Amino acid sequence: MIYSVTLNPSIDYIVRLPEVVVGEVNRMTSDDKYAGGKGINVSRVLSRLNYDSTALGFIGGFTGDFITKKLIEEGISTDFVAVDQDTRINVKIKADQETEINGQGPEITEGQLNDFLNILEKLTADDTVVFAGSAPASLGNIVYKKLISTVRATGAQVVCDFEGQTLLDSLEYNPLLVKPNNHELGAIFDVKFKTTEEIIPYAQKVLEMGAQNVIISMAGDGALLVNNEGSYFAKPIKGQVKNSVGAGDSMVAGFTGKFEETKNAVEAFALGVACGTATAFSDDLASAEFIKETLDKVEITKL
Ligand SMILES: Nc1ncnc2c1ncn2[C@@H]1O[C@H](COP(=O)(O)OP(=O)(O)OP(=O)(O)O)[C@@H](O)[C@H]1O
Ligand SMILES: O=P(O)(O)OC[C@@]1(O)O[C@H](CO)[C@@H](O)[C@@H]1O
Repeated sequence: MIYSVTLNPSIDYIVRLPEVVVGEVNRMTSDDKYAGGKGINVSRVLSRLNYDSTALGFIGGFTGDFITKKLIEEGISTDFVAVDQDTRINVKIKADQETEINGQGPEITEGQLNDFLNILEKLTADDTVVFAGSAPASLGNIVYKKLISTVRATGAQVVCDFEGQTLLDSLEYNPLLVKPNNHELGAIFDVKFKTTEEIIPYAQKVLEMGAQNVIISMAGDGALLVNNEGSYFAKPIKGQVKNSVGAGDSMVAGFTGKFEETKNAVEAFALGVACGTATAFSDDLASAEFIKETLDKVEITKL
């Protein structure tokens, strides 16, 4: 079974308007509310691909009820730990530029954290756990070390979609996959990449530091997969970008679902690229039909 962990879920409140004039009253032309948070996005895409998953994490208040209800409507199992304060609302402004304002998240008590650890301790070597997104400010990302080591002690695999120090900290637990984007990888090593070729030695360093597979996502420039068998490049697919929120999470979902099914990293990478691209070209996370259509256009070459 695949489990997604979203320590800090969110209602993603998408607001659309032609431009934002700071200091004035701005009127939206349309808005949408989605159950969000990186792990939850992973579970939502897995469900569209017909892969079962259970969404784990902390949830609270009326905002938390909204998220649970939406996930149930989509047929996704949940086993959230209830917290006292409201789950956050993240504002995604789609105007002439995209601007995101993400909340800090609710307070998590020691007892609630222990309840969560008890859930993780019951996993088995047949499970894969996707950790993605930032922890609520009250816990801090340092909590991931304890959570990941608890999961690894059960024999389950972990997929870690983090950036910066949190990503580096995860490597000692040999994650099945890490997926920094090109900017996040550059920031870790304090370099700015000008070409795709320049990225490969840095992805190999991440591999040497413990990851089993490294995907470097590059938005409109495609993606790279680096593992012990070699380096692979997925050519970017052209289309009209509607939404960059969740493209990376969709990619993680595609890889994780297909890898769990086939244990073939290149096939899993191809589905990941299809999912990421299809979401970038959709208003919400991509539909199953659109992912299938996009998969036919994915071209991967061994470098
Ligand atoms: N504009 C685009 N055109 C074509 N493909 C895209 C585009 N944006 C994303 N993709 C596809 O989706 C993958 C993941 O996107 P991206 O690199 O933006 O991830 P990310 O930075 O983790 O995204 P986010 O955090 O916004 O979800 C890319 O590697 C690419 O395959
Ligand atoms: O604040 P975090 O946890 O880093 O990111 C949360 C978030 O921006 O990531 C998802 C898109 O990847 C959104 O659904 C959500 O609002």
